[in-house]
Amino acid sequence: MPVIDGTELTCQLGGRVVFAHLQLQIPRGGFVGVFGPNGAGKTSLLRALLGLIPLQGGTLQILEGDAREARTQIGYVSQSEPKEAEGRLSVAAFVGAAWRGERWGFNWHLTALHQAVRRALERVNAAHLASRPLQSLSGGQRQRVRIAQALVNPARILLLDEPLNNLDPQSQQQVLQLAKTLTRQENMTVLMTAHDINPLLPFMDHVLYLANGKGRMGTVNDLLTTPMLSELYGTPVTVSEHDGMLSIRVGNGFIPEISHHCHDHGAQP
Ligand SMILES: Nc1ncnc2c1ncn2[C@@H]1O[C@H](COP(=O)(O)OP(=O)(O)OP(=O)(O)O)[C@@H](O)[C@H]1O
Repeated sequence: MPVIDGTELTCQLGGRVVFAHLQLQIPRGGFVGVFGPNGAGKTSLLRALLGLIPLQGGTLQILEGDAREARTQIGYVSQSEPKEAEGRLSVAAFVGAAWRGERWGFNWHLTALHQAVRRALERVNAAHLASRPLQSLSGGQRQRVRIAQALVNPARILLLDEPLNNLDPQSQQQVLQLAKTLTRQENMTVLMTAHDINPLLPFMDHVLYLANGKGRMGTVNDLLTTPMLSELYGTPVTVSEHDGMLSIRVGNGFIPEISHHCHDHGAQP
């Protein structure tokens, strides 16, 4: 059974169809890269899975049940950076601020909170950062701490919206390796949006590609092909590979957000 099972999902925002008739069968423990040009609906899809924006059509089951009930088991790291005031918090306080533990008594509550924070930070290899102010961290450390915050409550699905933005290749690899470890060691399901496909190639199990109000899911080899993407975009698209790097050209131009980073990603895990 898919852990996210969407049929004919349709999303409209501001009177415009963002995507329609989307079939989404995401297997448990999979690492899914979510791609598409600017405005294709990647963020909207994650927010719709979380129930933050409504779907106008289709049926959605999450964790084999009602999506509304399952949402407490989804961790989410949004695209937006923490607010300035949050930057002054210690890493432990920032992670703990999202905790939804039971409040059965002050001492019990504090112990459970500390345990939840420590465990979440250990899972992202950031326990040693607990007392540091958030604003003192590097971009890569901050992304790992934001993932810890998304994991401080029991989560079986993790949605990461462009977590690689503004990270150097080494920090990108650390975030990708962390996501992969969560899928392999904890059977967590991870959806990660990104603009550059190349860094994800060694890590992801499936590709979900959104374009032109439609979406297709498959393996890298099945989906990232000239015929498949041409059909999805509704216009000629060329997928080519050079030195292990994929580039995608739509019509007469490269998709800048995919092609212009390619030279940055020589490092392999
Ligand atoms: N709250 C909103 N009201 C109206 N339109 C919206 C709203 N949020 C997003 N949109 C529109 O929905 C479309 C999809 O936006 P979305 O942010 O999901 O795309 P994206 O693929 O994540 O883009 P990017 O790669 O630029 O982050 C865009 O045309 C956007 O302008």
